Amino acid sequence: MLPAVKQKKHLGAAAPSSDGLRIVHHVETKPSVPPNTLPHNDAAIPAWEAGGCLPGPLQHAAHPPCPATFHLESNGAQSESASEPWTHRPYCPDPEPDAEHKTTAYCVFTDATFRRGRGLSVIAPAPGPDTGTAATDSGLARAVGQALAAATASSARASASDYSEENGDTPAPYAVQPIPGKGLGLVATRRIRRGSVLMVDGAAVLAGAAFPGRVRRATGQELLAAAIDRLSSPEEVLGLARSRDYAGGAGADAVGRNVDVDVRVAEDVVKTNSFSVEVGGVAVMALFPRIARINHACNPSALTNFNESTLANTVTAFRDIDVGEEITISYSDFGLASTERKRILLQKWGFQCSCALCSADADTLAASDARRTEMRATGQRVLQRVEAGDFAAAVALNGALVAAVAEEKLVPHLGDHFDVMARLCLAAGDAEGAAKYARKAIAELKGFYQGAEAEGLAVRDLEALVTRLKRP
Ligand SMILES: C[S@@+](CC[C@H](N)C(=O)[O-])C[C@H]1O[C@@H](n2cnc3c(N)ncnc32)[C@H](O)[C@@H]1O
Repeated sequence: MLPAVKQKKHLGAAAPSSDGLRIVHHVETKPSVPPNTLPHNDAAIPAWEAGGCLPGPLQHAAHPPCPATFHLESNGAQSESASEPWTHRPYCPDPEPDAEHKTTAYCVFTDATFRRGRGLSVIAPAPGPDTGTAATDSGLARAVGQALAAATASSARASASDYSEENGDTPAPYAVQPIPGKGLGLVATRRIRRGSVLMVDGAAVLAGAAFPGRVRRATGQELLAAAIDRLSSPEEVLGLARSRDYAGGAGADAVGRNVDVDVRVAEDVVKTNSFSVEVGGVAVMALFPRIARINHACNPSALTNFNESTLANTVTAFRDIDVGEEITISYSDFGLASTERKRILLQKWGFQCSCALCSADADTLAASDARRTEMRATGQRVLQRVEAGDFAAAVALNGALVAAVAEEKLVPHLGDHFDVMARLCLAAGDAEGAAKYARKAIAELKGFYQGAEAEGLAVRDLEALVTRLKRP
């Protein structure tokens, strides 16, 4: 199963979390794998149907030229439409008439201009009456198309494909390097300050999370290969980490028409490198080629925020990162104890975690586990006290929780915890405490998630609270 999309914006509501009790202001993404309906095996893969529209350099003379901009009408005809941003004819494999419960026809939609011309492909149900109204992702192509169109109309599109090196601004503060036991990874090449944005990466492939479960595996692989094939540099994606090697390379299993994309590789790189995000309320697997090089750590140094209006994912350092230090993010729920997170990482992402915390000596790991387990239990106890209306006790318990969060260095959550603390103090009649924690929450939240809508709203809310509390 695809892990739950972590893109919460619960403003003003406290909720239990893996590290206790907190309000979630930010939009956090994490790598995910498609459902197990796309298992790894060596089943024979049918050749592609001819008829898709390939990027220029890969086109055969016999193929029709790619129209500039058009979409599929509900009757299946193609027509020009300035409101649709797609630069290629949607690639729609033959429907699957005998696939009993798998009724949705999926297509690949591509905008080759996104990411400064490196392109974006979207796998979504074909528009039209036979697309299965039950499909949870039926509105995906439209939602992404609208985001692209809106971004075109504003300056957001430029930032969606922003990348400091490409803009000729300051060079990126990191380099991709081999990391022992983890393949490649990102290492800081200069000191990165807490709160600074170190990368903005636009999505290269977006696919409805439901899609692998609604098509046969061979069709799913074909769609993924076509999605990657239509990017201007398929190698940028095909060169990402895989779970295994494929002897013989593209040869025997390459899709038809002499296209050098091995469908098994396409499937594997998407499985190994995708994030769970939401676009227009649809759960989506998203591949960001540069962010895909960032390894997991159970006590990471950075986090990601996905912006569905720009289809870009931003990586922010949440503590100072020294030159030579690896830049890491968390693929799993933040704050889990070691046994649980190891199980999740192995089950869902297929690797044994060798991050600094998991490789620490037994005493350090045991102390961390004890703190994390206690934090969770304390969070539950705080909620019970709140439900009982005993806010003074809730404040005392939550104070212990905040101290443990700081000690465990779960820094990105501190702002949320201070926010909860301010509200609990207020409920307990402690205006001074409420103002103190509201100010602490503002300072933390301003340090992270810069520009994130949810953070801005939370800060405004807290600032209003501080102003209100100052009045006599
Ligand atoms: C999204 S990729 C990260 C970049 C990858 N290392 C590369 O070479 O491109 C995920 C893969 O990196 C490796 N990896 C990431 N974090 C790891 C960790 N903490 N311990 C061990 N391997 C890790 C695993 O092989 C995993 O499947």
